[in-house]
Amino acid sequence: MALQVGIVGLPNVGKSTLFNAVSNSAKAQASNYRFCTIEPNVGLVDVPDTRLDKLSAIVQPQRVVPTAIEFVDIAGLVKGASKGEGLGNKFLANIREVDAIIHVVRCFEDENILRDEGAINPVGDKEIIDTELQLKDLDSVEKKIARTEKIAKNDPKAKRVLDVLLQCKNHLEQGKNIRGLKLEGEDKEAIADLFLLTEKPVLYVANVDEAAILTGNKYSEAITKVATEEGAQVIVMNNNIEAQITELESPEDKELFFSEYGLTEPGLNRLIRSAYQLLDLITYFTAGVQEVRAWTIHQGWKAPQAASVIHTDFEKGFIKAEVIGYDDYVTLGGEAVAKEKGKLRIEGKEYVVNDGDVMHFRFNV
Ligand SMILES: Nc1ncnc2c1ncn2[C@@H]1O[C@H](COP(=O)(O)OP(=O)(O)OP(=O)(O)O)[C@@H](O)[C@H]1O
Ligand SMILES: [Mg+2]
Repeated sequence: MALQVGIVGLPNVGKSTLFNAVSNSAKAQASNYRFCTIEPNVGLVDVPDTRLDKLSAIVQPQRVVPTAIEFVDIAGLVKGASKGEGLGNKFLANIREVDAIIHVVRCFEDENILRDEGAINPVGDKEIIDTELQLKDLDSVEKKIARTEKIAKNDPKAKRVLDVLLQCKNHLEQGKNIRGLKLEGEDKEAIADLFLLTEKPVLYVANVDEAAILTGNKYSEAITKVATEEGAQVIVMNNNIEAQITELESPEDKELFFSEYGLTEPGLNRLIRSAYQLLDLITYFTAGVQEVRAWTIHQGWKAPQAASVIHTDFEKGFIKAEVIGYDDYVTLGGEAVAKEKGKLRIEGKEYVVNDGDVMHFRFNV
């Protein structure tokens, strides 16, 4: 299953517009009234990767298949959502299911577009959302504390879990997000079953108006300052224009359109690549005359696990992998020369796949 990124934010900040911009299949309703979105829209999004073009130019395959991640357009959150306000709990449940969060903040001024919270204030908006997610997490953490306290008296393992939970509670009560704790190993395990909302990795989209596409504006600067302090990335873009670019059919028209705004590529490409990094994902390739294809795996996966995304049989019957590094493949102009120059390696079960590896799996079933 593809990894999921959820788009969250206050009502009317441009979430559905962003979803329409990234999604080449499904179309979400985007309009100027709050709670326009109720059911989440889900769309599969190709991950742009210029390496695929380079490999295809060498191999000349019948088809080229990029890798994809899933975007989910979630309804607008409002103050009090954690207590069921607005469309409340349902949305929080939608967020619980995603692997990472794209948080859209409004950085465009347009008095025609309704706004509940008065003057444009992306930092304040971020705080509203953060608070709701933190309250919900606090709820989950406190429930687990209640369940754990008793057992922790005679069970050192449960005691350790309890300690982590208390640390989380304390952190949340200070208005901080769990991701800031950077829990690892057993500590991370201790809360894994809670799928805490503020633990999920996040990146911000500063949705600016036309004039600020290249330069940003005072709003995007303000949110960038706050996000950077938290170690999060901010992508400055105009969701409306991105959605218009997506509407265009031909690549030439697209290029003409975004270059008119002084952009060298759609903001979406930056966004999708960042989301991919946020999820700690890497790509490996398979390259044959029938198909050149990109595959998504997690950083650190070994060869058999990497093979499993193609087919589970590949993992079960894994014998070995033939691997050519991307740079070798491209500089030497393909498999044949790479082999001749000794750049094709035979790797076993313990091989940790590198980003860009061109792989061929040997297996039996
Ligand atoms: N950068 C922008 N500049 C000007 N208008 C914009 C921009 N981005 C989005 N809009 C407009 O803002 C309105 C709200 O957008 P959208 O429906 O995407 O919001 P939403 O966050 O999905 O709202 P909801 O929470 O109600 O689902 C739309 O009319 C859209 O065209
Ligand atoms: Mg919407």
